[in-house]
Amino acid sequence: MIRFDGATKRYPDGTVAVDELSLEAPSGQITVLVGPSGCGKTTSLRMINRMIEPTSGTIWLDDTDTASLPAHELRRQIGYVIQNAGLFPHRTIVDNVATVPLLLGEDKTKARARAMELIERVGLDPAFAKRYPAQLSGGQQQRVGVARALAADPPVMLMDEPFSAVDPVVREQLQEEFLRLQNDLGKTIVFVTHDIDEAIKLGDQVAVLRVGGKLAQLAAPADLLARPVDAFVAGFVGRDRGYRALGFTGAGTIDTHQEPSVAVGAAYPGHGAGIDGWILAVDADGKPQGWLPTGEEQRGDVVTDAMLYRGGTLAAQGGSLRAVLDACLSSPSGRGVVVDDSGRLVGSVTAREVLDLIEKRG
Ligand SMILES: Nc1ncnc2c1ncn2[C@@H]1O[C@H](COP(=O)(O)OP(=O)(O)OP(=O)(O)O)[C@@H](O)[C@H]1O
Repeated sequence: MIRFDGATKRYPDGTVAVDELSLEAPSGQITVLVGPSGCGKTTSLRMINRMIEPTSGTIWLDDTDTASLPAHELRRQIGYVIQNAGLFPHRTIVDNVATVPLLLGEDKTKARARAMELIERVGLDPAFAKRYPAQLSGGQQQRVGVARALAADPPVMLMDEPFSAVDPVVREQLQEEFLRLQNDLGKTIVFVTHDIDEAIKLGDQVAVLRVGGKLAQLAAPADLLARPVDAFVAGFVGRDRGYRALGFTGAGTIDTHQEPSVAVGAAYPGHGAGIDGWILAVDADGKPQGWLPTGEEQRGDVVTDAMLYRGGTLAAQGGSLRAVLDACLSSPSGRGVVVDDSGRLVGSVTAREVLDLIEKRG
């Protein structure tokens, strides 16, 4: 557990970056610090491992006042991941990952073997081990950064905008894998981001800071969306917070309609097949592939991939109401497709039905 107890940082020029911050980051959970540029997120994070010394107040690591430990001893228990990974350019990937164990005098063969394990664990091809950082993409470098921070197996991880420098698709993959990894590892994580969506997706709890380094609100993501404490937090979490909040509401066993389907590769089903000019196309396993328009002129004898509209999202049965509503809104037929755990068609629902359900749940 990490606890800020009235921690303040005043820089020599008089700037108060963090002002009397008190909050607890519980063991085994992800605490996200979020807020506008300059609100003191990075300063708060770096006070934990004493890369920045607080001007006053105390930061506790379990029962220990961090100021009472030699800095190197403190940092041994704390992994640190930053934007752009901060890798050593002249060391191979495997040696980058093994940096801390090697520094601590661990046997080279052993340190490298463990580094290889971690490289795979963060989803990298082991063949990358011999490359240099510049020979990897930005997203791959971020994974190496995470692997390196995990190498000393620290109970605590500090992460400063670790996924900000990559494109949105890679970013989402990194977030998903990070959550999966944390599910196994259960580290105590303090994570800094300026992106409220990332905060809500990753945080067990989210601390919103305002400029001047004051804590505006500390809450679980769903509470933050439902009950922002003031106009600043409400504005920061965004106008579409009602829609975002649906992400935390399980759809439960939503009643679906049977949806007519046709297999890709099968004979074209004929003009007007399906419902309202659209029929769902599935693969040989019954997994939805896209929508076939049947209201227009027939473009071939058999159904091909090229004929399909693939813009619709799929909602997993038992997933969130947000995912179900999104499936409806993104579907050209207006019918949202629900699939089971293995991605097979269960049936469809309409946006109207989802809205009724939302209303009923209040
Ligand atoms: N060495 C310094 N001397 C003076 N002021 C500083 C120093 N470092 C940071 N600050 C100021 O402290 C405040 C908080 O900075 P910090 O980097 O912690 O913010 P942040 O929330 O991480 O911002 P960003 O999201 O833009 O990275 C800012 O106003 C910044 O200008």
